[in-house]
Amino acid sequence: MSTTTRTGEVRSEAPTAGNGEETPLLQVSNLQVYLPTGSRSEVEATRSVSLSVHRGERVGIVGESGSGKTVTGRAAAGLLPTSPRVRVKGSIKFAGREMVGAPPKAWDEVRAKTVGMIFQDPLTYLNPVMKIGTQVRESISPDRRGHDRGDEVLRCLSLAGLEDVGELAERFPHELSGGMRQRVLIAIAVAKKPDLLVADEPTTALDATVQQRVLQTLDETVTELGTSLILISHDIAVVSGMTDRIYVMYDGCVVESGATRDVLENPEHPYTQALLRSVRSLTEEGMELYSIPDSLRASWAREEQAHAS
Ligand SMILES: Nc1ncnc2c1ncn2[C@@H]1O[C@H](COP(=O)(O)OP(=O)(O)OP(=O)(O)O)[C@@H](O)[C@H]1O
Repeated sequence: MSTTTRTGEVRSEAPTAGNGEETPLLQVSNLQVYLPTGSRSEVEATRSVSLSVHRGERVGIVGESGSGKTVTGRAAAGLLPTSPRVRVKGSIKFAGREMVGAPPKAWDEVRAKTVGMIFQDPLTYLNPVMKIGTQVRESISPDRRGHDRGDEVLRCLSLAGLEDVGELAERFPHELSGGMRQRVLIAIAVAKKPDLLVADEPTTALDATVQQRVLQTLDETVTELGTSLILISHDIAVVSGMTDRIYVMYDGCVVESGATRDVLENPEHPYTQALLRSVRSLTEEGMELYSIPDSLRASWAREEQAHAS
């Protein structure tokens, strides 16, 4: 699979400690994740993913359903399924520290302090029998625990764009709307003041108006905290306005990456070009994003083969 990179990527290729350049906060190299699909079978969910995120940087991952976006985000957040049959190859480094093959305690530390994740479906991740305030409180960064944690809970809820936070903290997830629940997930994720936030389709389940507002809140929250962001979406429009750089995934691989604007204004890989063409035509028709037709896939495969031989 050919990969297109350009100037926006240069920062991510070179930096290593000691050469005068900043070490990326997250550096993923040649990541391969194999997930069990039956008693003897497995799927290669990502085949070769390399990406980097610097401190304070916002990075988007786009691609069609099944291209490996979620698995990449979960691997980076240390949240892959825990089965011993899950196999991970390649490298995932946080601030230069190798996590592939690291003991579970090392991942516990990263999950507790360094990385927070926001998921598509808040009801799956919120505890239905625990008050909102308690769930935010449990996530507060250990170094803030000496402070008034009640105040900190309310501050996090406000930061996530919620109102009447004192009363809200006493409520349970089922008493809130979808948009409010998604904001609660943002509050929980930022309560530990992570260096990196991974937001996986954070607004896909919401209607368009609420989606806009929640994205704006995410944008403001990340800016205020100086947190790095990986924003995963099948929707290029969502990613385009919020990220500095973008990675386009197809079939478990990154096929193109670079500064978001460059990639979207001047896509070089045929898959990115098709993705953008479809977005444009469907947007004109007022429709949602699509899946790439099989005929196009076959023609790319032929192009790839011709290119390789
Ligand atoms: N828990 C799992 N067990 C087995 N296979 C999985 C699991 N999660 C994902 N996969 C497979 O891994 C591949 C990548 O899936 P992934 O969810 O990362 O794609 P995606 O690009 O995020 O898609 P979507 O936009 O639909 O979420 C797919 O083939 C998928 O079927």
